[in-house]
Amino acid sequence: MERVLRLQDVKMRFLDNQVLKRINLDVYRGQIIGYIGPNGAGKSTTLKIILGLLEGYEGTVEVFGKKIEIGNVDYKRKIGYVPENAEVYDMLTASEYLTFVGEMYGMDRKQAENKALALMTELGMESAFYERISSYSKGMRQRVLIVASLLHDPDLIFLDEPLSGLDANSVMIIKDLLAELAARGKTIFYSSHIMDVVEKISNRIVLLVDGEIAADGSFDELKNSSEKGSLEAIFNQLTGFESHQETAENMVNLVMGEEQK
Ligand SMILES: Nc1ncnc2c1ncn2[C@@H]1O[C@H](COP(=O)(O)OP(=O)(O)OP(=O)(O)O)[C@@H](O)[C@H]1O
Repeated sequence: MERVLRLQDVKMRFLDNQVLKRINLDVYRGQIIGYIGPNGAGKSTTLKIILGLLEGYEGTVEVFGKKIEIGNVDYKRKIGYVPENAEVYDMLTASEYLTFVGEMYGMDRKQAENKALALMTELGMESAFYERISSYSKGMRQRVLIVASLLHDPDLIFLDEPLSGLDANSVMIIKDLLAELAARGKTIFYSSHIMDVVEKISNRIVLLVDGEIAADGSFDELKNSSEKGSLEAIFNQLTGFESHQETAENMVNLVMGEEQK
């Protein structure tokens, strides 16, 4: 199996906050990694390090067999990224924005525009293509980001909460799209809090808790080792959180001005 990504002893600290403690991870071609963990566990930080957007970490990161520390940025041409919070250029139309992104990846202008229009049309966005992104709904913006990440035919795709704001029909398309991309040899690194989707689409799940990998395996492997039925329940167990009902009840009591238990 071809290894496309390797993290060795990766650590990251912001002042006195040790966010990543020691991450070791090998990712192989065609895998769909569901990268999950509680809020603040360090998922986005890991992604940003691999993407070369964060400096000051320890350890080594290898993408497509080459260390990224040695200033080699060529690997970025083969990477796609859907960020969690994107600065989309609001004043541009989708056509202008996507053509610009395509050109940044070295595509020809006309080719980028045609491909962007074809992809947007598949997502039902043909009529909005020449309208400004500032007029878009959240789900429409999200579709632009997904198209932007795929335009240059990347081999390794990072998605941070990609289904955010998408309606049920679009969610189904994106789920099938990721499976199809992986079946054709692309590697997907998928970070999300929507456990039932992660459970369905990932063939490998990596759980990050307090900056360390707490579990790594297929859903079936995780299920066998924890005896819980769903990824949501496994997540709650492995992150040491089983008091959701009590917390919810306490909150309702607080809202309604009643005594705590
Ligand atoms: N630029 C930064 N400066 C200082 N601290 C940061 C910075 N970026 C992230 N952190 C801290 O690092 C920790 C991990 O953040 P990160 O965004 O990686 O978590 P996450 O797992 O992606 O969380 P979420 O599920 O909420 O998106 C948090 O405590 C956060 O406050």
